[in-house]
Amino acid sequence: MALVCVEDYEKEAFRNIPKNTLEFYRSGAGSEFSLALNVDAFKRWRILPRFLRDVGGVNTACSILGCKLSTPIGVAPTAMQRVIHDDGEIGNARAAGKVGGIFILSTVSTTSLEEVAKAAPNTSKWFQLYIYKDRSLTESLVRRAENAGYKAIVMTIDCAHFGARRADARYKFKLPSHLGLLNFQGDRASNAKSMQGFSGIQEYANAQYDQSITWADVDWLVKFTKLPVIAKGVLTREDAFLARDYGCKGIIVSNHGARQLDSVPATIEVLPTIVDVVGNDMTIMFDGGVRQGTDVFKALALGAKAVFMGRPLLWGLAVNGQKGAEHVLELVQRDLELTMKLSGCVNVSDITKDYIAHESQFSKL
Ligand SMILES: Cc1cc2nc3c(=O)[nH]c(=O)nc-3n(C[C@H](O)[C@H](O)[C@H](O)COP(=O)(O)O)c2cc1C
Ligand SMILES: CCCCCCC(=O)C(=O)O
Repeated sequence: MALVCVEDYEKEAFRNIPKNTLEFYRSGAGSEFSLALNVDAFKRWRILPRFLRDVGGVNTACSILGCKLSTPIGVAPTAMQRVIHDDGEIGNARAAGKVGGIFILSTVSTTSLEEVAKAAPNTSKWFQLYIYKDRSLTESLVRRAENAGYKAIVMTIDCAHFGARRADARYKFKLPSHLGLLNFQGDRASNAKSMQGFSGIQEYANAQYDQSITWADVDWLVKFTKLPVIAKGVLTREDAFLARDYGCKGIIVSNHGARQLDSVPATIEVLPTIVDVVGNDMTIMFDGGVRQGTDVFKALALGAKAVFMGRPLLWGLAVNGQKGAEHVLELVQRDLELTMKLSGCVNVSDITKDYIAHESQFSKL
């Protein structure tokens, strides 16, 4: 049977990936309330189409923080992609390049940032940064990303401490011994590069990530790097203001794929209020629960300038390596283009809040 949407890829991947690995990649925090909500909340927003417009030349080209792109759809950073398929981070980076979207490489990648840069030179690449207790290690990651041609540093602000993931507690997923966290090389980084000394993901993160980080560290990073800094994990207006005031050029409204604190809102629920207060001051981007072109359209209509997907690319990799990842991105891209045609929007800048209504509006009629 042909795979025609992300849901098909998800079902196929769930059949292919061994249970304990699948549980690490699939799961969210706690009872997984917010995990389901991220997807479900999109259904509460309705698209208001306009007709009799010339939609023959739909075009999704856009420019985000200096990157010229063919699509606002990009790949969110996810850890250890070669566990899913040997094509791993290189496969996903090339897939993003194929559709002309951004690829964000995780700090905890199973391919080094230099190798990814070399293998996908035509992809617009950003580097996601976790702040390690070893600050010189953190500094060297930033300098290496600059030197390798990454165009922004995405500082994840929601992961100083790891969420309570029941799947991790049950299955104690560990990186297989034939793979490594390849951004960490040399003796000084020996603790960070392998999970072998740790009982699982949680223990690794607690031992390595700096749990004392504050906005002062954003201030440090903004001054330390010549690249634009993006804060990933903003869920409130207050933190959006702080990100702006501390010099971030953009934010990603994200709840880390609902893997940190269960019971947080779906990201699409908080997007409008954040855009409302800082949308004119910085570039607002979005991730969480995006599974189809209509979801991308809704996030753009609510003010996001770029929209990232995490798990769908892992399911694409699991099913057919780089080709699967490419197909997942193409399916969502084609669905976005179709949604634009059917709703009367020719360019992404045409997609505004005039094209969207929350279901609560209809109950008032
Ligand atoms: C398996 C997995 C690993 C992740 N690893 C990282 C990571 O290394 N760094 C990070 O900032 N976010 C990480 N995230 C969060 C994603 O960047 C993104 O916020 C989330 O996956 C978006 O939700 P979606 O999976 O519903 O698209 C991870 C998410 C998953 C599912
Ligand atoms: C190598 C251990 C840490 C992986 C962290 C990845 C991550 O952010 C996640 O949500 O999982």
